Amino acid sequence: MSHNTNTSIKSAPIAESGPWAAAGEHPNAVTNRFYTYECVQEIAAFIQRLVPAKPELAIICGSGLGGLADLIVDKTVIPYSEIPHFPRSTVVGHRSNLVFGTFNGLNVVCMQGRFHPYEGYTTAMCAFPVRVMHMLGARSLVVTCAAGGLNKDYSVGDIMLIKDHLNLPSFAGNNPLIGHNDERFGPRFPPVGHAYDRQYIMKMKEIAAKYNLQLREGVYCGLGGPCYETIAEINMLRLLGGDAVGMSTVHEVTLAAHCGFRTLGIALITNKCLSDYNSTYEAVHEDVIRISELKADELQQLIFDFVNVLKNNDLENQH
Ligand SMILES: O=P(O)(O)O[C@@H]1C[C@H](O)[C@@H](CO)O1
Ligand code: HPA
Repeated sequence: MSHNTNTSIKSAPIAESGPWAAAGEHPNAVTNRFYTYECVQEIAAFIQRLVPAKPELAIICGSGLGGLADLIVDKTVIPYSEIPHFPRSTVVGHRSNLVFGTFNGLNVVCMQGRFHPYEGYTTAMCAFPVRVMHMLGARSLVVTCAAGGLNKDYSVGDIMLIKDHLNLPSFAGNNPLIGHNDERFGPRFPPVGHAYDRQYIMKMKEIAAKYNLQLREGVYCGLGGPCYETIAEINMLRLLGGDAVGMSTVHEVTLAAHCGFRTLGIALITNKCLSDYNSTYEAVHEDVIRISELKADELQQLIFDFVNVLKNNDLENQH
């Protein structure tokens, strides 16, 4: 048997066909081959034709928290359906708009509705708009979400600043960065230990103190959903150090850290996590939306005030 020793190993993205394809390719690798740097550029150029002003802050609205976008002034609302290559939000409590304008005097871009893996999107696809918003010019990100309270000291309606996360899908080999890495987005092996900006957390606490509001600070566990957690899973997440659990955020913040955003993560505790086999209580999405809408004004006020910190550049440079 003869071997061809003259073949060169190419570093290009994975082959379209051949043994790799036959063996099955990770869906995120396929997604990332589609959402190339050039594709993100195409989307950004499309948006810039409609909205020339550069956003400085990107905001992602969690379940029932999309009302924040309604407070943006001098708005341009672009439905996701009109943006090339954009997915759609299919979940109750998530609209499907990219909203531009000013919020407390700062140019912002706001995702009024996000994408979740349980809707059938890969984690890479759910998170890629983060790269679009970065390419448009935003360097700060505020990501909000609804979450179940794992920490037994937490109450429904508490606001938790996310200090760190457990990216459970990533443990199972489902990280949004799987596949070819384009260094123009960020490095192959990005550090994520400081994905949630400490200074942003401290500033947000100062802001909350002015309203006599005590914010929680904890670890968010991101799961794939759509099922809420079993009691055994909740017990496991507590043992792992989780304070809140949800079905989003971690893949977005992973891409945000990859491309160099400074991120503030805010989880609204919309329900307690079931931990008693004799209890009849179950988390339901209607309650999640109801509590989010109830607490939306408080959250919006905090983010509104946080914008002053960015406007006044009232921060030391961390990076
Ligand atoms: O988009 P977020 O993370 O705020 O939404 C949470 C997680 C699920 O999508 C849904 C469950 O009720 O709310
Ligand atoms: N579990 C997962 N996701 C959630 C929850 C929860 O209890 N509440 C809101 N989103």
